Amino acid sequence: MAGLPVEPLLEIDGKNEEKVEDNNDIYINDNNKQSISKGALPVREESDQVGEREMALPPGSSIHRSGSRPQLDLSKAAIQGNPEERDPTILLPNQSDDISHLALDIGGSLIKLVYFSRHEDQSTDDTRKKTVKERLGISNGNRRSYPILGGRLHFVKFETSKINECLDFISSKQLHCSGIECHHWTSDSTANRNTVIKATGGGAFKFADLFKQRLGVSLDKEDEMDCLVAGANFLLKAIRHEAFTHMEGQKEFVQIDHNDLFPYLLVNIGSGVSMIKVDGDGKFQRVSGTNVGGGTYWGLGRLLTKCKSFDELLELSQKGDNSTIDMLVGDIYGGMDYSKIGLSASTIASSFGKAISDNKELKDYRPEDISLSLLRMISYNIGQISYLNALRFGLKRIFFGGFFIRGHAYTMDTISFAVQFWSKGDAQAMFLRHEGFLGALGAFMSYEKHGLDDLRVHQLVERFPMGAPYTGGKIHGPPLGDLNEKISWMEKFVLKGTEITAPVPMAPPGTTGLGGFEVPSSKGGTLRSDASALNVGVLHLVPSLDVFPLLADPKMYEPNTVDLSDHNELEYWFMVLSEQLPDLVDKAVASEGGTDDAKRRGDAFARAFSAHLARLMEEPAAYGKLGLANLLELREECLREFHFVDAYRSIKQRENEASLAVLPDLLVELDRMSEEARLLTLIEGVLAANIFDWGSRACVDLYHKGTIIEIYTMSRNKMQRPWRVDDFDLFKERMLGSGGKKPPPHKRALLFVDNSGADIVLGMLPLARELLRRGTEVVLVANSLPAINDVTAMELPDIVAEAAKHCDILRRAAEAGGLIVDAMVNTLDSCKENSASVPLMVVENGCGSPCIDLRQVSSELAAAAKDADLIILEGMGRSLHTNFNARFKCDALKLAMVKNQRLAEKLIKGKIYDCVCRYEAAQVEWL
Ligand SMILES: Nc1ncnc2c1ncn2[C@@H]1O[C@H](COP(=O)(O)OP(=O)(O)O)[C@@H](O)[C@H]1O
Ligand SMILES: CC(C)(COP(=O)(O)O)[C@@H](O)C(=O)NCCC(=O)O
Ligand SMILES: [Mn+2]
Repeated sequence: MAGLPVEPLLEIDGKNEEKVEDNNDIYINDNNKQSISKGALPVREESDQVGEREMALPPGSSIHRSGSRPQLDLSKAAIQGNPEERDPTILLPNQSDDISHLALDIGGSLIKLVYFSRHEDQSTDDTRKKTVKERLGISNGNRRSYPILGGRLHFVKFETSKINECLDFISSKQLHCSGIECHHWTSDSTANRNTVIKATGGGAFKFADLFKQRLGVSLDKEDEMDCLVAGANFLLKAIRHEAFTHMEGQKEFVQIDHNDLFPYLLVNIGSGVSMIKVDGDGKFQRVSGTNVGGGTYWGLGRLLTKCKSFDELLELSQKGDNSTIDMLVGDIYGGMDYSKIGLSASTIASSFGKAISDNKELKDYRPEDISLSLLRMISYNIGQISYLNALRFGLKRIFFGGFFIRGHAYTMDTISFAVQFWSKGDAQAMFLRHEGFLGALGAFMSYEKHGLDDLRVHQLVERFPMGAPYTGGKIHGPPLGDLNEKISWMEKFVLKGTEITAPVPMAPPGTTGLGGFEVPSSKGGTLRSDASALNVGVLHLVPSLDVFPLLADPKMYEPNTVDLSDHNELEYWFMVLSEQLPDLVDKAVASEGGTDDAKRRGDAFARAFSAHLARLMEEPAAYGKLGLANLLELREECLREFHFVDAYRSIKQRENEASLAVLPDLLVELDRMSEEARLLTLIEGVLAANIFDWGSRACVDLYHKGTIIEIYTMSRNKMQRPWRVDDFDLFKERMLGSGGKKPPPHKRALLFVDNSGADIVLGMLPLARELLRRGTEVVLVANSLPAINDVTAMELPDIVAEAAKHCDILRRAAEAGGLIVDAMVNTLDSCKENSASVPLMVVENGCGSPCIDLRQVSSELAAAAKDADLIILEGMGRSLHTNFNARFKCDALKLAMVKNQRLAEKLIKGKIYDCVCRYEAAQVEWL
């Protein structure tokens, strides 16, 4: 099998282990807890260890973009009947019985599974949230009644010939158990007698009895074409970066306008090929098809080359030269082009045509050449028939799905070339990341109750968990249930580390001549394994996410300022993040008490994150369009996957305390100033305090040179105007007016706060206080989950309460905003007092990253935005890496210190520690 990493057998401690990976979890058939090998990364002891350990996410963080892997709601699970009996029935009283878990597409070659796992609901109705809801008038009225309150969609596939493995998988994950009764690890299929699973594809008929027999479930058959179309429409409308073009080795994501999606031609290349003209949801017609499809390539290829797997065959093609077997135009025309009709000498005149004139046997041809010739013949033919059908119906867009494509660059290039060549550029071939899952998704959507079809792009977050960069394999239960097993797998797997870097084949650029198409050159000659080439993550459904309502043009909004499809940029940020990794692991391990368990997790985290980075270096578009914000978020998600709840917890605490100690003096100093001087000092203060950023290597180096207060003072003293971007005068004019005219204060300001310590305490809180003093309501918008040393919404009320001890303005506003309820000893009195103050509130932003994608924010923030007329974005992550170019419907102030030399040069043609104060007034006049 020529070194293929398709179904690797991992040999560890002299034992073979087979594993499988779906796009979330990894399963392993080894239950022995083995001794743990020493990790690649040294883990140092840290002095400021945190005593207590907390494995769960903080209570109250209701936006879970990641976390542990809930499947069924097992809370209050109890054994029903006789506990002595083997495989007793387990009652799951909290598992909603109307959640559909699984849908199948059982095709001629592959079985595709889409299954849903529900989030555990950890939201606690804390007082902050209640008050904020009351203040902002948020009711649950706009929440939907369908049962998806959050959960994840997973995508898995099996070879149809190995249906028993698929049944084992379903059984081990209990995906066939809907309803309140669930049989655990049981072969007793009678328990699921009434369960019905949606299924499409021929196998829904062929294997119905087997499913009944093995799992006790009935298959509810859905029409295959209906499902393909429903799946494609859902993906094209709901998933960002789903469709892309692939020409001459270049992949480009296409933004599909939902209102301009139809009509299109859907070409599903499975075993056979279906061509469907799609005019709307449920409106379609199968206009053509061809029996020369994926099954033909694999079937003929197997006979002709003796390959044992599809991937082996595909990999062979990468080393092939089809001119040894195909008859080219040049062969007929004595090496010349037939330029009159636009055919170059290298154009294939007749696939396999050379075999007729040669006195050769099959054994005389190289399997590599045969495979390539077959691949080109079939891909090109499908591309050509698709074009003809598009032409027949005047369709400009052709979407190709089905697992024949398998994310394979050369296949896509060939199809694109055919469409482009024959349509003279008029029609466009596009591919789908979830290529083979259209039918299964469509079957899933046909369940009536889940309401998936109503979900919008902003309510779906795609995540690529630990297993994503790795190779896939066989299935044998039980699943890797806990973190410990995941870590063990990571430790063992990395011993065979080279397999993770198997490069993805790329077609060389510029290979197309006059209808010609040269031999593909592959980067490395191995094919990325089937499972990791899926390029699909787990879809997290978060119905509570919203588009930030103050974006001027949500359709044009692009959060990332740095696009990592530029390879130099990617290389630079890859290097930065790799270099920071050992230090981050130290912090993370220390934050969990520095125990042996924490060290193991730290090590596994480092390996997992490095693997992601390596994967993305090879194929930057593997996880969809890649920007710097995605990379920074991936790091945080990866930490959470290994249960590092808050790596910078103790640092944040220390810096908060130190800053709160000097706050009273700062407030006194500010209060002595004139209004104008104070405003400038406040903005300077925000910029200066933004230096406390544990995500920047340069800053972390600085922290060794002095105390927090010394660094803060130094930073403030260095504030020299004009800043590199300096709109302060404009902002001042809006705040204080000019020529005797006093503008009205803003009604409500949203302050997107950044770091803990000096940044929030000595920078943003004093600025908030000034706005409150002027009669502007202030909403502090902070992260839902920790990221580096960013302050979270959970932490803010305590910080504000501490600050309020030294300041009446903050105290009254915080009381009015319900932030310091404990202080309201005499409710009646404080109510009277409160009426005099505008409120200071805190809302979570829905993120767990140093950056913010305003297309996906918490509903709480979206509600707070309704009455806001000023936005202040603070910090590099929120206002430079993301949102630097964002336009808003209201006034916006972007404040940051640039703590990275390269970014300073690129973005503001400046240097490290330069500052940005960018003010953009709303389009609408305030007068
Ligand atoms: N691991 C694989 N095993 C078999 N065929 C594969 C594999 N990966 C990709 N293929 C290709 O995908 C085709 C099946 O595509 P798919 O969309 O699943 O169709 P079907 O529903 O007919 O099984 C196969 O005929 C083959 O060309
Ligand atoms: C991660 C960050 C965006 C956080 O910056 P912040 O938003 O806190 O100002 C920033 O630290 C960063 O871009 N660091 C890059 C790495 C470096 O320069 O070392
Ligand atoms: Mn930050």
